[in-house]
Amino acid sequence: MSNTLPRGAAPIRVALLGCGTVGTEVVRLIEEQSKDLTARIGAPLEIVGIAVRRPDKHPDIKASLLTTDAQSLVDGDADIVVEVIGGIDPVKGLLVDALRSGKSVVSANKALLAEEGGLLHAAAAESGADLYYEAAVAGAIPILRPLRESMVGDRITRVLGIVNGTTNYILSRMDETGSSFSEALAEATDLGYAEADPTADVDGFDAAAKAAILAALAFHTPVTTDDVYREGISAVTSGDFASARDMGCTIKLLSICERVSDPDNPSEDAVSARVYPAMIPRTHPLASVGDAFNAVFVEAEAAGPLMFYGKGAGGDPTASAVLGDLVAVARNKVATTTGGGVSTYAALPIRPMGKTPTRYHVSLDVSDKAGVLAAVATEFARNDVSISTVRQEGRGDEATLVLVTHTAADEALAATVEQLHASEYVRAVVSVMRVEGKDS
Ligand SMILES: NC(=O)c1ccc[n+]([C@@H]2O[C@H](COP(=O)([O-])OP(=O)(O)OC[C@H]3O[C@@H](n4cnc5c(N)ncnc54)[C@H](O)[C@@H]3O)[C@@H](O)[C@H]2O)c1
Ligand SMILES: N[C@@H](CCO)C(=O)O
Ligand code: NA
Repeated sequence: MSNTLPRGAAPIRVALLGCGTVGTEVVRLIEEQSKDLTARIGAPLEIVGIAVRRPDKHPDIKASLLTTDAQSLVDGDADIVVEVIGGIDPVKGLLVDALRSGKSVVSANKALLAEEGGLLHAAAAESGADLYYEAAVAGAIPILRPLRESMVGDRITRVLGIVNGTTNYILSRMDETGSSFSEALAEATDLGYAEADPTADVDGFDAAAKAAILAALAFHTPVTTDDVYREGISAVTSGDFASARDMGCTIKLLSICERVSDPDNPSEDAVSARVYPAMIPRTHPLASVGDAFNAVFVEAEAAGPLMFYGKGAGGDPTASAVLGDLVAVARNKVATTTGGGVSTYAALPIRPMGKTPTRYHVSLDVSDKAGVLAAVATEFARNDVSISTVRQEGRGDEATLVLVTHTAADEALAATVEQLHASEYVRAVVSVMRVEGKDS
């Protein structure tokens, strides 16, 4: 095999928008691996400009490359725009302009892709540009291109992910040490996992944006963040973990994307996309994903189950995914082709959370007297929810009832819990948590 470098190949001109945690590492990798990247692409990469907010904060970068005017780079003569600023505005306008002018785009921006992926893909298709964003979901883990390319011949039925490192760290610590949510959050903040305002992570917004991107690619359907049902982890207690342990489970914040039946037309498919903390059996491959790691479990009809695991955040790991996309797009430029867009031809309806089948684990403090079990069971039956297991632990006049249901529509389970709150037999609803996994 020849290892001759291309002679005289025109450089691929790269404009970088943003140079923070991820951007700094992108610049470093492009510089340090320049020779190898040239050989892999068939042409050298040349950074022609870097848009930053404060040029004085980047003393290591050649001053002539720095600008505070990102629009000037988008309007200039770059071949590829790499965006690592984040957020919706002004990035949305910048990337639409870049794509419409035929520049290919590589982005790490999950918030933007989850909200405006349709607009950006349409702009890319119009001008024949590439749009790749592997870093936007699960950082370094290759998951978007596997869904978009490697698995595009298969029929994906389910994508189940731990795609937020901060919350996985918090839940893992609560499980391992018995600490409370706020103690574990403080630890995550000290270690630099959680940001000063941890809302996007803790309340599940970040995981919901990633779920929207995963569902859109897996099911060839437009899915935006608003289509994703979302609950965060701030209400998870050490009592919930104790209940989970008793069931042989742990608790993870799951991003669940499923091909389900359409409640209005059961012979047709629909998409369910949802994010919430759930009990998951310790035997499940996702249960052992600890620390701030991410993992995505994919089920497809022909392939069967597949597991993707690795670092979902951090400058280096995220830059690795950005570079992977950059090389792919640059190769396409050299070959004067594109990698192909994404199809949303299936346009499946989104199944609302209330109609989505789930299972609940419910733990209740009750008075230990005759008739309690029957009264509680009646509340479940009233909503047509079938009970799978029930366990009672007596404590003098008081007792704890632990019930696990069979699968039922989420709205029926939620209504049951509401009625239990109001029941004269129930002293307190101690813990309510969805249980992931097939009905037993
Ligand atoms: N940090 C991670 O671990 C990680 C992981 C996966 C994805 N991402 C995504 O990567 C992107 C970048 O994240 P980050 O952690 O590097 O953020 P960051 O805040 O460290 O960097 C963003 C940079 O963009 C600059 N910026 C803001 N507005 C600008 C503008 N108008 N023009 C020029 N520069 C501007 C900021 O000054 C900052 O330096 C985000 O979309 C984020 O969601 C980050
Ligand atoms: N805040 C995100 C960063 C990666 O997208 C996380 O904790 O996973
Ligand atoms: Na990724």
